[in-house]
Amino acid sequence: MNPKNTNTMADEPWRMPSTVQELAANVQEPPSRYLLPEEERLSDQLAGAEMPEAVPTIDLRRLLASDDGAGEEAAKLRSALQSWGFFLATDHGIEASLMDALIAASREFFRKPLEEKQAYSNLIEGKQWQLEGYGNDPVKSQDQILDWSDRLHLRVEPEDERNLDRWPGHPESFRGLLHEYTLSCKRVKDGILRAMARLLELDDDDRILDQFGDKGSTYARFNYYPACPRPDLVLGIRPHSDICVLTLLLMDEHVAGLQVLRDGTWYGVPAARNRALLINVGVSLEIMSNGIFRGPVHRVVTNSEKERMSLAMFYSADLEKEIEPIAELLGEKQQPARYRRIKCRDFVAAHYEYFSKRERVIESLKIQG
Ligand SMILES: O=C(O)CCC(=O)C(=O)O
Ligand SMILES: [Fe+2]
Repeated sequence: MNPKNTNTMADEPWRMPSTVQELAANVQEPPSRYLLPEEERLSDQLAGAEMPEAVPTIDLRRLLASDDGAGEEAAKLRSALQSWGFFLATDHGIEASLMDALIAASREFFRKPLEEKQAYSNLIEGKQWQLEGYGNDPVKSQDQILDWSDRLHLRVEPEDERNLDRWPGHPESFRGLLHEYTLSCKRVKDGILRAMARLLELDDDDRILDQFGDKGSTYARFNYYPACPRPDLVLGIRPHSDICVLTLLLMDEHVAGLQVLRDGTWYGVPAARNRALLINVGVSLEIMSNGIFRGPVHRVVTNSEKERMSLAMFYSADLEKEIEPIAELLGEKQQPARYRRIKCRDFVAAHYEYFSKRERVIESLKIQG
């Protein structure tokens, strides 16, 4: 049945599932709302295949240097983007101690009692869903299959538009660490997007960065996946592509779970040691690059023994800006536009509609022919 298209929840408790962390502490089996359809459950499929090669690894210091090494690293970057759409960035210049401290502080937040975390809830007055805060995805229909994860989702840039009332005040170190991490990640993101502009042979290294407009947004999302008694029946996050331009993902150092789809096969991405960052193309960049770079489809599986945490930094264009293929990449001699133009705000809204139906918004923007 199609629910009313309003977000009033008082008479519709199915819109407000409890946190997965609470469930995990209280149930022997995941409730039916979390169970995947039979055809997606086959355990061998959920297990994920071993990648046929190591995750492509790019030394960022070399990539951004102005000597011969940079050319070699750029060739590796091109091949990584064409084959997988993601790579591991090492030597990125962010202190491992900062990453460790931020992950430890966010773990401490997730361990706090529920009432304390609910003070940062993503439901306004316990009712209306918003992107920022602690909680889950919006539940848009009663038969929507839910994911086995909770999250804390915060807008970190532009700095003057932070909603600090959603930022945990405890542990006390949290806000300062997230601020520091945001500044460090910005440098990494800028460097990578400039290297990508060079790969596309754009006139100006800043051409991709220019596409963000005046008020590009950065969201930090702390994903928390409690151990699940039946990892063969649920997903931590369902298949999706990130909606943003670029994602910098700090994975759990010890617990794997991320899988990437390529040519119809799901491949498991091993946990990354040494605080390497997994860099992933988002579908906004797929549009901007006119399909030269592709946003990979990925998902997260759970396991029965260990909780898992990850921290994603999503870099998105200004909501008022239109996303479209960069003009320089189009032309009669080159390629016709493969994607329709869309306002970023509409793109994000459409993403959540499609995501709840387990579909990809980018498909609706492709120009046929
Ligand atoms: O937890 C992970 O490894 C991936 C998370 C993810 O795909 C996301 O937050 O969009
Ligand atoms: Fe993702």
